[in-house]
Amino acid sequence: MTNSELLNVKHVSKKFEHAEKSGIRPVLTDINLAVKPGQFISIIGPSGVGKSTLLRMMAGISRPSTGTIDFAGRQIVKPSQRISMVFQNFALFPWLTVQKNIAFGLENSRKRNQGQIQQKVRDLINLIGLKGLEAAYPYELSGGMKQRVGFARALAVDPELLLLDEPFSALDVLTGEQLSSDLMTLWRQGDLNMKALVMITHNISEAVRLSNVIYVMNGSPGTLVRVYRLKTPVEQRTASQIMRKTLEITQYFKQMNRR
Ligand SMILES: Nc1ncnc2c1ncn2[C@@H]1O[C@H](COP(=O)(O)OP(=O)(O)OP(=O)(O)O)[C@@H](O)[C@H]1O
Repeated sequence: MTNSELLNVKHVSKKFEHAEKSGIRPVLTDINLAVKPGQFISIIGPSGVGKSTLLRMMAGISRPSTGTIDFAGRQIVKPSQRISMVFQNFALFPWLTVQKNIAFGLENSRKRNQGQIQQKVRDLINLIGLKGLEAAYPYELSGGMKQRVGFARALAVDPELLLLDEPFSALDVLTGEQLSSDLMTLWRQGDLNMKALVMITHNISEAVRLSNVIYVMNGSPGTLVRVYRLKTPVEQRTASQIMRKTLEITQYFKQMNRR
């Protein structure tokens, strides 16, 4: 590992105990990848290949069976406020207002008093585009607004690494593109403390539009089978570059599935 790496996944494998068939099932084998500050990494691959399992281990929610995951030079052994996650289905608390959903992760904070928590929530509400919806409950919001709350809640703890589990897939295309481009703008402007992002997605063109590096997973147990490094900076990518690269990766997927 070099000092410049924020997250380092080293020879990670994961096995689950199979309750019904009473046996051990390997889900991931020998995964190696590194995330540097400033990078947006996407992980793509067929359903069931172990993408969410890998992301959960990065979040410290689950532990590798073998291998290690280091964050800022220290092994991840439990969840930490330095790493937070946005979920596909928003994972909001239906009984809490927008304001309280966002404040949730801060309530036990030793670093902030109540006044500072309220200020942080107000800042995020303005930044993420939720003004006027502070007192609304999740059932009153559109999918796009619910996911804005999901992002605001994840960002409230000022994470250094943001993990995204198919964050735009439950939204219509236009809403998803608007939200992802707002997120990229905030990140590029330096409005967030965040140093890097890791996203899993089924949407190849979304991965091409947003990422610096795309890892492709395949197989059972899942392994990393290919890495695409996208040289052109995200903000300079043209629609035709995005289309060409999306087609190239789509072709690779078709060949991979024919084998
Ligand atoms: N806690 C668990 N216990 C047992 N098996 C599990 C557990 N979590 C995941 N699995 C199994 O691991 C495999 C990989 O699941 P995972 O959700 O990581 O795949 P995925 O690539 O994210 O799929 P999708 O794209 O459909 O979300 C699946 O077969 C799943 O059933």
